[in-house]
Amino acid sequence: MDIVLEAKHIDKYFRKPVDFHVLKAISFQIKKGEFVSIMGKSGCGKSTLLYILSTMDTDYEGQLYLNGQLVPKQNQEHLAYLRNKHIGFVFQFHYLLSEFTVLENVMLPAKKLGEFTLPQIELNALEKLKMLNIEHLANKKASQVSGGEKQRVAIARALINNPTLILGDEPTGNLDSHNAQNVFNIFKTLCTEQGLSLLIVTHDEDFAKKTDRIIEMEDGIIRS
Ligand SMILES: Nc1ncnc2c1ncn2[C@@H]1O[C@H](COP(=O)(O)OP(=O)(O)OP(=O)(O)O)[C@@H](O)[C@H]1O
Repeated sequence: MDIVLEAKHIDKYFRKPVDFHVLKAISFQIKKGEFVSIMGKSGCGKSTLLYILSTMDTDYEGQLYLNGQLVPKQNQEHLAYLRNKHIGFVFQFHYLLSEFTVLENVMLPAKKLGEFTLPQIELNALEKLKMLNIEHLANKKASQVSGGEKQRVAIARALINNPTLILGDEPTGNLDSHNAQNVFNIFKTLCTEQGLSLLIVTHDEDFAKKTDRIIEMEDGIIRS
């Protein structure tokens, strides 16, 4: 059984304005090909946890393993490499560069990784756009495509380095029900057909119910 992500006894404190124990002994595993959602009331610590899992925040106690390897808490350069290589991110807001074309936006994380030539990256980006049925948008500026299309571009960008894990923070939060369903279907296909693992923070109960498993958080702990 391949474990893609493992959190072991993660504790996190905010020290200001007062000491606050925001995450308490968080432990869980995400297997290869699993589609998991995280739910919980506003303020229970979901975004704080996601920030740690994304390797952006290293100020925590406990251990994080990505594909069996301990994620170091120092060496920002190595962390940036790990993040870019193994994790794709999809947020509520797409964070596309509006003056860049769709294709250029999708290519960016691969350019940053620096492991392939530009023609290889372009071919790969076009494949991802095709997979998401937005190949026809490749040369449009990001500012010229619709909200639902922008989110699909953001997913293509998250997939460009062939990550093993997708982390999402309310990825359907800004979408109407049709586009939200569309994004869910894409995620589901990525799991079942490509063996990707997904961990998605959501307030959308309908979305969560359709995932393989729900991690419920309450006041910094995992309830189930
Ligand atoms: N930098 C910070 N310093 C101090 N407290 C913080 C900081 N960031 C978040 N908090 C507090 O930590 C708690 C958890 O915040 P977090 O953003 O993780 O919640 P959340 O579950 O993602 O909420 P939401 O669903 O509203 O996004 C909240 O009480 C918040 O006010």
